[in-house]
Amino acid sequence: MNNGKTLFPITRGQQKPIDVLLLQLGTPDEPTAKGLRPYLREFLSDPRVVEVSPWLRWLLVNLIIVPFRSPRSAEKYRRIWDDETGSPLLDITRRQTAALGELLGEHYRVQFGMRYGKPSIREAIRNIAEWGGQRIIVVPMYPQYSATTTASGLDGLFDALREERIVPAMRIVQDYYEDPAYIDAVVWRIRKTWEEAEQLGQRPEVSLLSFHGIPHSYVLAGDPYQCQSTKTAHLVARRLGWSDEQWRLTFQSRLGPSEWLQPYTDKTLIALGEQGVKTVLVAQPGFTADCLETIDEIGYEGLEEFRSGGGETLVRVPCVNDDPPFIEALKGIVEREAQGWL
Ligand SMILES: C=CC1=C(C)c2cc3[nH]c(cc4nc(cc5[nH]c(cc1n2)c(C)c5CCC(=O)O)C(CCC(=O)O)=C4C)c(C)c3C=C
Ligand SMILES: [Fe+2]
Ligand SMILES: [Fe+2]
Repeated sequence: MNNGKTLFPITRGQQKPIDVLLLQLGTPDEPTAKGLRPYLREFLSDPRVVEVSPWLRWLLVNLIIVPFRSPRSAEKYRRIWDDETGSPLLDITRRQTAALGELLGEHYRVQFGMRYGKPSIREAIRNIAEWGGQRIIVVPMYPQYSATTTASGLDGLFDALREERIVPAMRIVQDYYEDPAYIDAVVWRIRKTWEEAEQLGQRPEVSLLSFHGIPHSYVLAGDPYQCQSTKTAHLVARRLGWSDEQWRLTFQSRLGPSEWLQPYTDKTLIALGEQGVKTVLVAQPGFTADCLETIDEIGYEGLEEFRSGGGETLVRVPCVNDDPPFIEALKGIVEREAQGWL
């Protein structure tokens, strides 16, 4: 518990700007096994992420995943790491935060906190408390709700708030998978990438809308993520005028031996190559920022998989990142939550 050294100026009528807190997943400090170990340990020790008994999770994480996955993941992170800006997820989250702050203006103060790694949600909450913030709008950077991401981020937030004497008023955005402005932002980026590809003489024959997977059992237990991803995908495809034959909904990033949401992105890419498709487009509307799972898993590994089946060109659509339409969408979401507060 904070010892009360921080004084909170509770002066009604003279309130501080509203704090907007973006919750993002987080990324390792450095692309080395040493950087990956604490990150993976924190991530995969989260009971929302690996839903098994605590002792089995401890064994899996400490005896299998951390020792064997850390060096392999580090190698992948090295491929996407920028010498100056580091991890793309961190760099893009910083840019989104700055752009949203600028667009929202003087009545708001925007920052972000990472569920795993740095800067943590706890640092953000401490910062708000020291500043005397009294009202927070929490925006998980996950358009589709999943217990593995949204609820886990909120666990991190509530844990951080336990340390504070004064818990500010709070409004929490739960999801925005069918928000028209978010769909607009995804469609805008796909159209732009499609046009750029056509200028290079590449015409996608099939498009994939690929979402991060979760274990199938989590959906059976009530996680709405699959339903929400399906709805997002259909809204995007309809806006782009794609017929059923022109696109597929797939799920990527499977980890471990259990069944995850299907169809799998990697298997679909191989199969499309085998069916004679030469150019495929892949967009990932479940990710709001480019990261390992987009730049490397699709742009690099996905291309190899597609080629192994006989395909040639994979057009990867960047995530919405700090595209103006996405920052506008976030502004709309925040202002809706702020009703009555300003
Ligand atoms: C059981 C394991 C995992 C579940 C469930 C899971 C769900 C999930 N994850 C994201 C978004 C991201 N995941 C990222 C990386 C990543 N994910 C897992 C495992 C699970 N994710 C691991 C072990 C890792 C680390 C990298 C690796 O070793 O493969 C990232 C990228 C982070 C980065 O630094 O770039 C994102 C973003 C979602 C949206 C989701 C469920 C809906
Ligand atoms: Fe993940
Ligand atoms: Fe991955």
